[in-house]
Amino acid sequence: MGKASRDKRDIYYRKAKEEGWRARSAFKLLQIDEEFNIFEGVKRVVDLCAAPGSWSQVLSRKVYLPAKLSPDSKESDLPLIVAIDLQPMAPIEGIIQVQGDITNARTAETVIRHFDGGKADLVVCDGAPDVTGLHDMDEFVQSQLILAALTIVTHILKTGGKFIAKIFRGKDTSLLYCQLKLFFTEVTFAKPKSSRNSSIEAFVVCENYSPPEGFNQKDLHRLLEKIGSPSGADDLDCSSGWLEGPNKVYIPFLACGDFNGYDSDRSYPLPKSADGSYQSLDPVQPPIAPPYKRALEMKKASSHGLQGLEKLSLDP
Ligand SMILES: C[S@@+](CC[C@H](N)C(=O)[O-])C[C@H]1O[C@@H](n2cnc3c(N)ncnc32)[C@H](O)[C@@H]1O
Repeated sequence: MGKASRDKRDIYYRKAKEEGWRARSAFKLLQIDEEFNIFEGVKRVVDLCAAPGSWSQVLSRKVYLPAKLSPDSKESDLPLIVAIDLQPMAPIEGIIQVQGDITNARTAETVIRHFDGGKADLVVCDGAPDVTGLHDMDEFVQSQLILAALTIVTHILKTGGKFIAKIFRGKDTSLLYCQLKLFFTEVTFAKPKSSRNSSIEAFVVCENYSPPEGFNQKDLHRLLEKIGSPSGADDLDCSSGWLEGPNKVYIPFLACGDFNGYDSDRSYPLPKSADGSYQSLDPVQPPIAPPYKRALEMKKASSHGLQGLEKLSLDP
């Protein structure tokens, strides 16, 4: 049986047609909401990798329209929802569209400008690269999309906010968990029942945004610029001195899971003493300042592997 006929037998494909969703993906976001209540109190949202727009439709119907139709709605209080994709998409009520590449620093800036210094309550990202079939390569490109999404998150998500992203399950899933755990107190992997069992996709639901102390989000943004820069890989060298403070630990960890700078030499950031000067370190047993302690815990969890990572499946 060909792919097209298999899709047509699919219950969610038919339901999407009946209910006017542009893609069956709408049900994935709806089912994540049923489980995690992600829209409660939400007024400002970013939808990354949004085309053809079924998640934006969900946001329009669940967030924008209820506010607009409420008897005491005011124009100035209407939700702000910004959707970005490489592809153009047909208009959706209440959705501001930006066409661009989320791994490009310029796109991130455009999104940030729409928020005019304000913060988002929720960022969702259903991005997927063109799959090559080479699993490691697909997982890597997907992780670059998540890094780009996380860059936007660190600039515009409010403390306590939520981030939902599509992932490809693979050998680096536990590392991704640890990277996201640096920024969110709750990180859960979910597989909505509308996501085909045969697909390696899953979704990560990150709740309660609370970036580590001393983290400077501008360096993640600079990393995006470096990824896109003509000089290429040299610029990605996170030990080349462009990082300062706690970011000497966090950025290499986020860029490539690298923690070498942390415990093998003195290139990790030094904790400050009470008077603001740097403490001298015992080279064998360096003192651990609280933010690095948190990073070290993440590292340990990563190397031990995570048991029950997939336990919160939304499958029946
Ligand atoms: C699975 S589709 C998203 C479906 C969408 N959530 C919906 O419900 O209609 C994945 C999208 O990711 C977009 N995409 C992939 N890489 C991107 C990038 N670097 N920047 C922006 N969009 C990207 C693709 O253009 C594609 O439209």
